Amino acid sequence: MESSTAPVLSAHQVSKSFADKTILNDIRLAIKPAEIFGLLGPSGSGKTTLVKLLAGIDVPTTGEIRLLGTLLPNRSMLQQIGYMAQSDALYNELTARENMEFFAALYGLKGRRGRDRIAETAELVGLSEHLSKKAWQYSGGMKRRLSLAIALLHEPPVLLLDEPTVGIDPVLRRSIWAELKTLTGKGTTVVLTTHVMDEADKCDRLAMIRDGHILAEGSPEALLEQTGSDQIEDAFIQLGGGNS
Ligand SMILES: Nc1ncnc2c1ncn2[C@@H]1O[C@H](COP(=O)(O)OP(=O)(O)OP(=O)(O)O)[C@@H](O)[C@H]1O
Repeated sequence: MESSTAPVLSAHQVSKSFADKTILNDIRLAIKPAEIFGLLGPSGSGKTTLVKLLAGIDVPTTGEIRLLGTLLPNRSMLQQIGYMAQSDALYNELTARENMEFFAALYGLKGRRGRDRIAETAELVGLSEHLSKKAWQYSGGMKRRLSLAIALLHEPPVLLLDEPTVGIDPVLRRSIWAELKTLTGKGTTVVLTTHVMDEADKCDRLAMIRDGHILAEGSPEALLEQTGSDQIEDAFIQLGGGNS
């Protein structure tokens, strides 16, 4: 029988290069069921590239990514993933509701269930009153919220969120974090990227990334203890994440 602690998502000796430039090097990760796992690093450190590999949207140059034991990329695993890209993949000429309906149909959510999920996720991100607006009329923060709602539509067991709270006000940010905690409480696994240190604190575990390398990995508490720091930001700098 498979161990209950088998990783949901794993990276084994993963590297990624574009042309002759190495962007990620020897990435090893084992994301556990129902945890919030944060990829923390400065701009350009490789977080987006790594999330795309973990979502099976791009292919590693070397190494393996496995989702629930299955080698990625694999089309049949798409249903298992809710992916929120950093740049919002929305249809500007459609209303927010039409955007949601489009993705609901793509995920096979039909009829009553589709309508219910659209209502629930729109409520969660505070957009219920704005679903008739066209996406181009949305602010940057509203687009982020709409993209998050779309990623949650089909209740995937694994959520991959690239900077989910950028441009979102503090009150809504808090409610989104509360929802992520609720989802992990129900068994969803969440991987998110952030460069905001106070968000890193809220993750169950973190990988600190700099220049395509994982500098350190562990719970926020363990990383603080390891470095004798009070704050994640200090721990990050001590572990080699500061400006060189
Ligand atoms: N398709 C590509 N071709 C060439 N270089 C790329 C490509 N995609 C990303 N890169 C480079 O890889 C590096 C890491 O980019 P990535 O977007 O993964 O970083 P990031 O940590 O997500 O940064 P940010 O927080 O600013 O989005 C950057 O130097 C970027 O220019």
